[in-house]
Amino acid sequence: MKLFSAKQIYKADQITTKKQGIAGEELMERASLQLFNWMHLRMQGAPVKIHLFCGIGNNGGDGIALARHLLEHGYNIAVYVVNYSEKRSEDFLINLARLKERKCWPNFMNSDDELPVIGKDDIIVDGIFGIGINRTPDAWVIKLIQHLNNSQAFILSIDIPSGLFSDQSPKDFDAIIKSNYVLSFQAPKLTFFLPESGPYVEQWEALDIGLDVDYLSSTETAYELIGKNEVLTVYRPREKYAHKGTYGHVLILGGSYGKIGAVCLSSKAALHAGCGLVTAYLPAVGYSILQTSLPEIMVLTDKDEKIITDITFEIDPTIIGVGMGMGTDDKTIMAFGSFLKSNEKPLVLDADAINILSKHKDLLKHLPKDTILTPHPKELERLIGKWKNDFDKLNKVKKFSDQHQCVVVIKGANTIVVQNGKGYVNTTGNPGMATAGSGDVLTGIISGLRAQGYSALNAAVFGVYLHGKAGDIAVEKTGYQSMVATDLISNLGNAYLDLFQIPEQPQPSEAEPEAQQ
Ligand SMILES: NC(=O)C1=CN([C@@H]2O[C@H](COP(=O)(O)OP(=O)(O)OC[C@H]3O[C@@H](n4cnc5c(N)ncnc54)[C@H](O)[C@@H]3O)[C@@H](O)[C@H]2O)[C@@H](O)CC1
Ligand SMILES: [K+]
Repeated sequence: MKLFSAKQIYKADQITTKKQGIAGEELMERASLQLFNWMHLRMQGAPVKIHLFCGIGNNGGDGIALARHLLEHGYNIAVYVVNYSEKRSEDFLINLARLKERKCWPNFMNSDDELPVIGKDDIIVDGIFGIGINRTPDAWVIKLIQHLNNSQAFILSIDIPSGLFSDQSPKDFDAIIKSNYVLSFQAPKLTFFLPESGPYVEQWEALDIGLDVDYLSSTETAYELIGKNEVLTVYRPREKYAHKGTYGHVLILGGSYGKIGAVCLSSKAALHAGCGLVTAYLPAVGYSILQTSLPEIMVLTDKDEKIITDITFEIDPTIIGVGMGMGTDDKTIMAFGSFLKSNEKPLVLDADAINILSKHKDLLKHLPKDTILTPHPKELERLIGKWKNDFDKLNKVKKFSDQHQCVVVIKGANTIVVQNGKGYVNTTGNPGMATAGSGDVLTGIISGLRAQGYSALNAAVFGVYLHGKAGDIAVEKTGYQSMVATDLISNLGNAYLDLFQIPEQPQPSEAEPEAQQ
């Protein structure tokens, strides 16, 4: 699913009204009917108090139009106009007049000495700011936002939590509505999925308001949300006459005394991801451990007992995954450096391979094109330096990936894969996956996919998806706390099977008859 910028949404708005020959307020009517349908389907006329806080722009206009639908269906509402500016939008004014015609007069709020009482079982509709916010709100509006956040009432945000910017980081985190549910028009916003702003969106749903399909489908976006539909288009089916050579040979290179497990996890994950052969290359101490625990995997050892000191081998792997548990001993650094200088195979680099590159940036020029790097936040910081905020981080990663022609996997709650100036935001995974070895499994999966002929970008995007999906399936049995990295490997098969399970049926709210009038 494309993640449009605010500018693109405004453009879509414009094109839609023009092509469909409708006024802006008709689009607002569509949007507010969608909001109403959603609420009405769930509330079924329940007499819960609904407080609607509406700004003076189009987000507020949506709120005022929604208030009218709720009023007409007998809901118990209170409407507040958060009067933070004189510049009221035309469509807001049209809807305000319609509400007044129905004898509903909103409370106009101009300061924080009139904060309304809100019960914890009430519902708040947040229509204060939408994607048009362009500066930090005034102090009294921030106080109101804090008041709403502290009310314990359920907060439903229209389009975006008020105070969040769709394409940049907020400056004042006290000025953001902490939303329980966001009903976002047409598509969610990138900011919903980033570590700093994501916590303000507990759940979200996109409401189709019928924006021009041609524009939406032909417009390139800088970010894309990756779910099952997106990965199904890259999935490569198994061929009947295939043999193990068809699916490539992964070499997993890493490990040190006490960290042989990392290589075991990556190697096993590569195999379960479907590659034909896996060889592990590790210090001599790991030989028996690997041969005993993973009989399907071949083993090559360094002459050193405890660390990697020399990377030379006679085999011809399709792709090499390097760095897990490898350590950063001087001898290992030397070995990795000379390996990079002579290597021509595609690479997936993780952990200490990334740490070494961070300290020896001169080695970056030896990375083959399309190398995949899978840093966690600390490793990323060592590699690209500190960032000011999430958007700054994304821009820095894009620059790094362009400069070194590589794919960067920014690991996090919503892992983002970056290549060629575009970001792919993953939707699978859960907090149970923040556990030892989870990253080693991911590197193994991506290596296993790359060996099977997936492009670097597709291997990274699909690998991240499968890894998260395996976690989502595993957590059903283990719970968050007890999930361990091997549970991810055990559920990789289930993650593959899940790709072909029948998709969920559309929500009945789309066909809700009463509100279509
Ligand atoms: N195609 C779409 O996506 C549609 C968008 N609609 C709604 O329109 C919203 C965008 O509306 P607007 O562009 O009117 O903007 P907003 O309603 O988000 O903001 C209101 C206006 O206040 C001003 N402002 C911004 N920051 C401020 C601040 N900190 N203090 C005081 N004033 C400030 C700006 O002039 C801004 O236009 C969307 O979020 C959505 O809810 C809907 O009406 C339906 C159609
Ligand atoms: K809002």
